[in-house]
Amino acid sequence: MQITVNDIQKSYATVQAVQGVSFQIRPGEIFALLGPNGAGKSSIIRMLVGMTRPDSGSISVQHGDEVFDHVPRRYLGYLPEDRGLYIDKSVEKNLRYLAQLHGLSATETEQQLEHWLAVFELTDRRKEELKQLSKGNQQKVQLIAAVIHRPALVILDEPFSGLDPINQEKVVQFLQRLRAEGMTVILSAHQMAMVEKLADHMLLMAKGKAVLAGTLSEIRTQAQPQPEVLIETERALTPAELEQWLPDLDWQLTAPQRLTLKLSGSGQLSDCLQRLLPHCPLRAVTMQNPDLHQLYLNAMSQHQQQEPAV
Ligand SMILES: Nc1ncnc2c1ncn2[C@@H]1O[C@H](COP(=O)(O)OP(=O)(O)OP(=O)(O)O)[C@@H](O)[C@H]1O
Repeated sequence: MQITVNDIQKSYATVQAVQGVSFQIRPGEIFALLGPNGAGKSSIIRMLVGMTRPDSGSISVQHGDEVFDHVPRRYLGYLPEDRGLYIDKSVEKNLRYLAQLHGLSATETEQQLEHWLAVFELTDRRKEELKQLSKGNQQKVQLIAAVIHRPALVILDEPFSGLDPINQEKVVQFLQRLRAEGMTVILSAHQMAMVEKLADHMLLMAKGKAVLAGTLSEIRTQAQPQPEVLIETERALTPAELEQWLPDLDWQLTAPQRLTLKLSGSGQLSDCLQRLLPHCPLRAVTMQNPDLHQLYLNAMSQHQQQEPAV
C-alpha cells in the first residue's frame, strides 16, 4: 500500500491542528510520525483512516489497482490511542470476536490465533481474562487484535506506552516481523530509541507543521547541517595555539586534549588535520553522530525559537 499526502490542513474551531503537511509512505515500510503532545499526529492518523476529512489538500491511498482518499477499513489494522478490548473476557474470546468482525472464517481465525499467540508467547494464557494479564501482556493482545486479519496497513498509536524495556524490545521485533511479512506500518511514538531502530522514514512534526522528514541519515543532515568532529590530541592544547593554527575554522576546546570542530564544507577536516599534525600528534578523530533523541530535542528547540511568541 502506498500513501501520498499532499498539503493537508485541518482545523478544529480555533485550533489549526495540521497546517499544510505533505509526505509519502512507501509500500512495506515502517513510517514513524513523531512530535510532542499536540503536534497533530493523531489528527493526521484520523484523516488517513477516514474518521475525519482534511479541510484542504489531498490524501491518495493506492493498493494494487485501487485508489482511495483514505485507507478502507478492510485493509486497515488500527491500534488506537484509547485501547478498546473487553477486559472481563478471555484473550481468545476477544481475538475471536475481532477476527469475526473482520470476516475471517473459523479456520482462518484459528490459524491466525495460533500464529500470533505463539509469536507473543501467550499460547498458555489464551483462556485467561484480559484483566488477569500484566499490562505488557494486555498490550500484546491489543497488538494481535490490530493484525489478526492481516491488513495491508497497520497503524499503531503509541505501541510502546506503559511497557518495560524487555516488552518494548518485543514490540520492536513484532513490528519488524510485520514489515518482513509485507505489511506497511505507520507508527506514532515518543520512544526515540525504538523508532531509530525501526523506522525506514519518519516525519517529525511540531504545532501542526512538518519540521524534519526522511530517513535517519537525511534527518541528520537536515537537523545538523554542520557535522561535528571530535579530535583528541596526545598533548594539551591552548586556545591561543588554536587561534594561531586554525583562525578561520569553527572549533571549541572542550578539554585540554579535546577539540570539537564544526564542518561547513568538504575538505575542511583534512585541511584542519594537516594544520594540526605538525604541532601535535593526534590520538583519535571521531565523527559525532547524534542519536534520534538528540536530533529531536535540537529540532524542537530550534523550532520553538523560530516560532513567533503568541
Ligand atoms: N476533536 C478536537 N477538537 C478540538 N481540538 C482538537 C481535537 N483534536 C485535536 N485537537 C487539537 O489539535 C491539536 C493537535 O492534536 P493531536 O491530537 O492531533 O496531536 P498529537 O500530536 O496526536 O498529540 P498527542 O501526542 O498528545 O496525542 C492540539 O492542539 C489538540 O488540542
